[in-house]
Amino acid sequence: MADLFQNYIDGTWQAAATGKTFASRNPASFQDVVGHFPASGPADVDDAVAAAQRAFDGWSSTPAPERGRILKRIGDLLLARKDDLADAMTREMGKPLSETRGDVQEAIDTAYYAASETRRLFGHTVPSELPDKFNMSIRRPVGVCGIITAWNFPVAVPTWKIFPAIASGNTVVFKPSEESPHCGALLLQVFADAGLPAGVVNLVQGDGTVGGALVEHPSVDAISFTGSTEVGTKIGETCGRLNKKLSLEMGGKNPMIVMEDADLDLALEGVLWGAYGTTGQRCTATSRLIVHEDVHDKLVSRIQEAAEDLTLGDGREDGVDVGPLINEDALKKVQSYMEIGPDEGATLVFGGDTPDDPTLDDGYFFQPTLFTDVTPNMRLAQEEIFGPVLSVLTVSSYEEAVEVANNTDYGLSSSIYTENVRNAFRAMHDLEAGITYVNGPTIGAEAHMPFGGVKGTGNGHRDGGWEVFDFYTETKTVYVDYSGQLQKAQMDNAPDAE
Ligand SMILES: NC(=O)c1ccc[n+]([C@@H]2O[C@H](COP(=O)([O-])OP(=O)(O)OC[C@H]3O[C@@H](n4cnc5c(N)ncnc54)[C@H](O)[C@@H]3O)[C@@H](O)[C@H]2O)c1
Ligand SMILES: O=C[C@H](O)CS(=O)(=O)O
Repeated sequence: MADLFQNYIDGTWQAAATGKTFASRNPASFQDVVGHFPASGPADVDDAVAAAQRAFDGWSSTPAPERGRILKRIGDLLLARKDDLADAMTREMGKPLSETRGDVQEAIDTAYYAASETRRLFGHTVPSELPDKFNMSIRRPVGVCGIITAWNFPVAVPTWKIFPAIASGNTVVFKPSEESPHCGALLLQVFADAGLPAGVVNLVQGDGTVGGALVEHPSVDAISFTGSTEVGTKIGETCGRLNKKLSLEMGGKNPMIVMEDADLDLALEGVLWGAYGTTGQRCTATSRLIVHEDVHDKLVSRIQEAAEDLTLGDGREDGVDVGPLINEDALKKVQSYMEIGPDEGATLVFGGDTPDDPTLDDGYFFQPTLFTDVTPNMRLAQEEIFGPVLSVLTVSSYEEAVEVANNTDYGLSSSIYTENVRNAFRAMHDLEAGITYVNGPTIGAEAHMPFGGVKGTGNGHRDGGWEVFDFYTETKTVYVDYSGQLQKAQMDNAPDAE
């Protein structure tokens, strides 16, 4: 019998009030059951929110540097458990160990960064217009924060939210994806072992209905969501109705431009990692290759040669480059585009099917795939496939490349490969995205840099970096009037004109 896991509420592990559980399976071998997890319901969300509320006064009044010392301990424990966490992550969601170790490292870096920021939660002092009056601003925590995340970076992405939230003095209810509950449980075990006080971070496992209950809960003051644009849009409507603070990090359809003067060796490496890394299951994955006509055939040929050498398999085995898709639904979605593409007039150059290796039959594997003759308004070029499928579009100028790149509802990551410094600087301004790489693939950001998207990817907030603290704090303006008399601000206090 696979291990039975529980929710973590008010410092204790406990079963769901429903008494029901769901299984998490290894996508590389779906016979392998990782464990059974609580199928929570609204009552569990109520308990978790109440625990977070009880913990809020004590935690928010804990001196920020002390909160930072606990975050430092969390970072140290994540470092100590890095290999075990990475192995568990690969088993639960499939990406190779080299990537899952990177995922944990992002969490470690985020812990240390958030810890350092607890000594920099600056306000401002401002000269008053009136005599004997002191003006300043201070930063206060928001309150109880609901954190809802996707499965593809099941350690890194939750920490991008939880760590700045608790560094700022908030308390948290965390709902991981039902595709990666074990990673969520292992994270909470680290927090508990690092001495995080009870109720500061609470874990409630379950599906979208549990996420929905968290969003709707009247005592949850802010929601930070990472996931699909479809779900994020629904959450946005609810939070708009409830006037609830909300941060959204959603889908992507990320373009990589390769100009005629690009370093093609560099561009080839960028395409292979950007398009087929994490089996194309990253919000920042390269899904559109916009290549100048002068280098199109040469680059496509080199990609085909290199991609066909990529090794598919269980990410815990040495030498595996590409793991499985997360589940059967994801596999069916990717397979559907193998008909959609040709039906629209695109040409399948390589891939397009599950591997013909019988040792992979138990997993949701799919070959790295590439289509050419893709035009900007095809579904292949517009819709997030979230798999190892690259659509190649041909252009004849920088201007056309930017126009094609921006022709999307999303705006997360982007990149341009060029040796022309003028085009490089123009692209930083012209590409409609939250991130632009020059001579690098469309990937994410470093822990201390703002991460997020524009248009249908985000709603104006950022995870990561210094900006994320603007989401997890509220600015309060404070006046101290020591004049001993009524001074009427907002009146015409200007001295009489000379
Ligand atoms: N922009 C980013 O930083 C980023 C990072 C990772 C993944 N993603 C996106 O996430 C998607 C893949 O992840 P996924 O399949 O887990 O996404 P998803 O939207 O299906 O699920 C994300 C989370 O939302 C929960 N959820 C589902 N329905 C809900 C509802 N009605 N109310 C509240 N919560 C609900 C899920 O249980 C899960 O925890 C892709 O679109 C990818 O681009 C974006
Ligand atoms: O999908 C999540 C993000 O894309 C992670 S990263 O920014 O690509 O590392």
